[in-house]
Amino acid sequence: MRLLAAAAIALRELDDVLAPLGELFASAGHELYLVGGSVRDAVLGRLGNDLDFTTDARPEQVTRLLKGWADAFWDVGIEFGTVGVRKGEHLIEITTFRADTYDQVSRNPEVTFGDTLEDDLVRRDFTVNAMAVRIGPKGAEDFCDPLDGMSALLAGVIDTPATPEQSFGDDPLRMLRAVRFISQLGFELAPRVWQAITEMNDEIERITAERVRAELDKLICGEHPLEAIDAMVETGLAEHIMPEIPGMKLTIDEHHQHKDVYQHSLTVLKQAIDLEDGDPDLVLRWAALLHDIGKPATRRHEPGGGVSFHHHEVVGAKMVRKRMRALKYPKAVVSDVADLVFLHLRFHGYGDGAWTDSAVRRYVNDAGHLLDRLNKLVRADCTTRNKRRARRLQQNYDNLEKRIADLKAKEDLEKVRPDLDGNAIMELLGVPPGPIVGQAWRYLKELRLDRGPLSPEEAEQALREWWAARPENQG
Ligand SMILES: Nc1ccn([C@@H]2O[C@H](COP(=O)(O)OP(=O)(O)OP(=O)(O)O)[C@@H](O)[C@H]2O)c(=O)n1
Repeated sequence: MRLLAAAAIALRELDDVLAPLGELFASAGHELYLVGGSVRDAVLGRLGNDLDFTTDARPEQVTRLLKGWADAFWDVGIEFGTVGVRKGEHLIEITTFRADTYDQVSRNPEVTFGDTLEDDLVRRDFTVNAMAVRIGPKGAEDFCDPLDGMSALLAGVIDTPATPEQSFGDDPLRMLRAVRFISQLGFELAPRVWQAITEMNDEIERITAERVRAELDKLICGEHPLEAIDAMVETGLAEHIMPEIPGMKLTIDEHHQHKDVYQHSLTVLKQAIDLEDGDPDLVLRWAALLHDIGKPATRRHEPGGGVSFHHHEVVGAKMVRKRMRALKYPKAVVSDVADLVFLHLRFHGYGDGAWTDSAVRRYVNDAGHLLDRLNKLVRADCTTRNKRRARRLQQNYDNLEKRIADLKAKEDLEKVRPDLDGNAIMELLGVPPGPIVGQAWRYLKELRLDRGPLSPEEAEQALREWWAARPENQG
């Protein structure tokens, strides 16, 4: 039981917070248990600052016990039996034993409290999430595992306490949670869990977009998202959440490097993850997975036997917006992912390394704050197995990044603005505010992108020529 020993050590380190908490509850004659994901993560050596507890004390009693002890206190979950506090760096949630289903909880705030720890554990989603550690005045005191979650944890298997049908019937979101744990923990689904998802996957449609999205975020940002996405697709769950992903299976990859666009996209996701600098990058990961979702809808068979996907980046960006909005993603995330999908072919537009200053400026300008991610996405998008071609493409990416760095050293590439502002334009042309000023501004910005920074005299000269050449100003 090396894992259990690891958990014991992890929990010893928390004695400062566990022991006083255990003392508070014990002296009032109540039981207190660390429970759920906190125990699972302690055993796996990945426990963070969030600690979940369960107790026989009713929420009002918990509130009374914690009021003088905690640094901060919130009771937004109190109608569901949960009291939240902060103590030092720890965010602590204490929930009274529950005996109702999770689906009831999400639909109906009428709570049914349980009498024993076991009442509470059997209603949980998976056995690995249904272990508890009794907390007393000495801190962690006893390991409680009536559903043998430890065996499942050692075997790396996601299984349910009762039958999967019962667990998923209680809360269909758990089907997606199961797949999310593949990504976070690298575990496998027990065959009966897999089977139940294939049979019940349409029930996920009962779940609100917000809850689905929260799980998807954890899934895509986990350590094993490819395996999780594949499980989501193979069990049929993806069909009800993001049908565009299995939709990519229908379309052959035109480079014939992969079986289909779906396999190519998984490889791009993997390569994008390898290029991340630190924390998982949600936007980059979604963009990598979804960059080609416009392909099935734009596929055309060409006369010579080839296939084309004209404008798949435009169609794909639109599809991303629609799907991510439906999943209630924040506006900024939707537009960043959609913009990356829209821009992912920009690199190829310039051919083999023929990057003029103007092309570099336009690329940087169009990418805006997404530049770093766009560079990663275009690199990741190279999945050819032809070594010579891959090397040539890598050189092109290196070349582009060097060209950007060189030009940045010479001029401000970050926020390209026209060399004259709106006021200067109005003064020079003698026009009032109106659409003409906007047109002139855009003309000067194009010029700035083409030619780089201009002196005030050059900019004024260019603006005068533009003005004189307008049909209404001639003759
Ligand atoms: N639909 C759900 C949601 C949660 N739980 C239980 O509630 C605990 C806490 O839920 P949550 O915080 O959502 O998940 P964690 O497992 O803690 O994982 P994470 O903190 O990574 O989200 C879970 O461990 C599980 O025991 C459940 O049984 N059914």
